[in-house]
Amino acid sequence: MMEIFREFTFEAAHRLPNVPEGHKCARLHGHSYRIQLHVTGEVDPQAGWLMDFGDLKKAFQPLHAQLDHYYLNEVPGLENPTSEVLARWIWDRLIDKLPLSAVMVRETCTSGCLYQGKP
Ligand SMILES: Nc1nc2c(c(=O)[nH]1)N=C([C@H](O)[C@H](O)COP(=O)(O)OP(=O)(O)OP(=O)(O)O)CN2
Ligand SMILES: [Zn+2]
Repeated sequence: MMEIFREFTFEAAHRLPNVPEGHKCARLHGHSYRIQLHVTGEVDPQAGWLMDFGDLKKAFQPLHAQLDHYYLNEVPGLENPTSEVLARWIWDRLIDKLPLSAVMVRETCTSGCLYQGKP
């Protein structure tokens, strides 16, 4: 079994509507988001790869188009755009297209989440 990944970036604004009063993340702010898509499977002996990294890029492109330079709170399903909600949003839209094993979302250099699907 092999696991490969591809990383994507996008810029977006958001605010978190459900944080406690006075929390800084209730204010409008933005992030340079970094997303990793992880997929697992067997390496094709002829091709020498599990799948083409380019196919990961093609699969993510429609989501990138909905996220990049948008106000995430206005994107259907991202009304409360935490990292966790965003990771699940991405997973739900790609799980039928890719052999996903994890979606990583990083909001900052030091904070993010890893979603591995329902147990
Ligand atoms: N579990 C989560 N906690 C927080 C989320 C989240 O999505 N899931 N999001 C935020 C905010 O979006 C915030 O912008 C990022 O948080 P934080 O890492 O605290 O950002 P800073 O870089 O400003 O960290 P400092 O250590 O305060 O400098 C908050 N929490
Ligand atoms: Zn934030």
